[in-house]
Amino acid sequence: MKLYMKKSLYHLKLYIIIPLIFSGLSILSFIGAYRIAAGRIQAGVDPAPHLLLWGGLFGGFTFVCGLFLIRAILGPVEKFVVEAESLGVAAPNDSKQNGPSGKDEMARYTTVFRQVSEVLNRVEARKLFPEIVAQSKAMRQVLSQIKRVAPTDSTVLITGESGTGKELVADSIHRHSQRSGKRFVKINCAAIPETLLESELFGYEKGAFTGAAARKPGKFEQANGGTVFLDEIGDMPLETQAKILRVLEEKEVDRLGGMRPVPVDVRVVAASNRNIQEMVDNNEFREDLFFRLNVFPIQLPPLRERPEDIPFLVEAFLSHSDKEASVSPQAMHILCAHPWHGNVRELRNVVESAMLYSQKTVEPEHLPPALSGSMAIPTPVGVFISREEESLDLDYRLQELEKGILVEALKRSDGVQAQAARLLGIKERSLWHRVKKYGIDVSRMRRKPGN
Ligand SMILES: Nc1ncnc2c1ncn2[C@@H]1O[C@H](COP(=O)(O)OP(=O)(O)OP(=O)(O)O)[C@@H](O)[C@H]1O
Repeated sequence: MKLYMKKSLYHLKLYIIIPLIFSGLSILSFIGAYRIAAGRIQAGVDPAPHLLLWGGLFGGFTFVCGLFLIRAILGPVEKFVVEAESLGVAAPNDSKQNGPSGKDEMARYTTVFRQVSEVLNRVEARKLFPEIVAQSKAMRQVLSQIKRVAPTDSTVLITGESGTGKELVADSIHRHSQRSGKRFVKINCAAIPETLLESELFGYEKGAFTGAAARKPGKFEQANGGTVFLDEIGDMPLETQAKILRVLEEKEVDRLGGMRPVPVDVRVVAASNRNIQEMVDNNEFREDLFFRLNVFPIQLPPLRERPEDIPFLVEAFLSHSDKEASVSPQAMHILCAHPWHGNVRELRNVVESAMLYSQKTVEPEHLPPALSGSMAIPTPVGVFISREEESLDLDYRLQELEKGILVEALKRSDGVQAQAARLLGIKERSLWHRVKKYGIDVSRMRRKPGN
């Protein structure tokens, strides 16, 4: 709030103004009471009845002022909360059923604001990183790490199983950095024979070895001003590791057969699906290079630890297709229950190949037999549980079970959440939270007309 006085501008916060108004009112009532009492005593009259009357009037006036202020402040807040609830951005308010409770009011506002800020967070993430599906908390944490580290020049070490999106993250770090105008040069240390790796990385002079007919700049020189992505760094020979350390420390490369070092300005992002710390302990990876790379570590969780991402990844892969495609709830169920040891890459391949087999809607029979083999067997409640019991992680299994029961109830209720909540014997609000947690697309639970 701004207060204009003469030509100078004063900024006063609301939480200063309100106490000021009320202290002003109490000073006014004190002065009023004093004057009435003094006047009455002077006139030789008992001041008590007048004081009571004026006290009541002042009390009433203060109450009306307070009411007005609170309404002015809380009115828009209440409107916002109701709108957020009715739009489904926040959980529906069930205090209507339980009777209004002032005690719950603040808790309700706090919850709604938290949920809305979560949604805004997701919207911002989708806007900033449209190529990365990150519905789960773990992946959203990864996005905030990217946001934090990208503008700096820090070395980043990305670890995670194969197919979890390490290259995608490395590319995103480059695109959100000040080096984005320059090149992002990738080298897969595992795919290049040991004998060629150094010449690929550092380049060579003409005649450096048989076949070196002309001078060739290496990946570091090619990426000058940009980013070098060292993929599968865990597969780099120890000798080459020492040279990489030198590049990082001295910011120069030695071409093979070269007489003097060439200065380079690159940021290094490395990735590995191996446990580098363990490799250091086994003397398979240089400790000094590990510390130099691990300045900012990013760990990508395997897909089986974030199944809530699966429906959103599937949607993203469907949207890449030219034809209008969808996945039936049963097929989605199977996709969500699979352990995905090949992670996102395997899921993408499965969805893409299923789309080729299906006309429009991907059904269980369009999924590859390997997937159908590990597929789900119905439990008494019709829940699917994978037969490949490699992961016996209790929390994961229980979550899968819970998700299956929720989907079953939603399907039986034709997607009507109030009815599904009744079936499950839980509150609608509680169902809403779980539906959000598991990223269940309720619209897919509705029976299509004619079915
Ligand atoms: N969160 C995600 N959102 C959208 N697509 C993803 C996501 N994670 C991975 N992918 C896709 O999965 C595929 C594999 O990802 P990527 O190549 O980055 O994995 P990787 O961890 O580098 O694999 P590898 O260790 O085998 O090199 C790519 O097509 C990538 O676009």
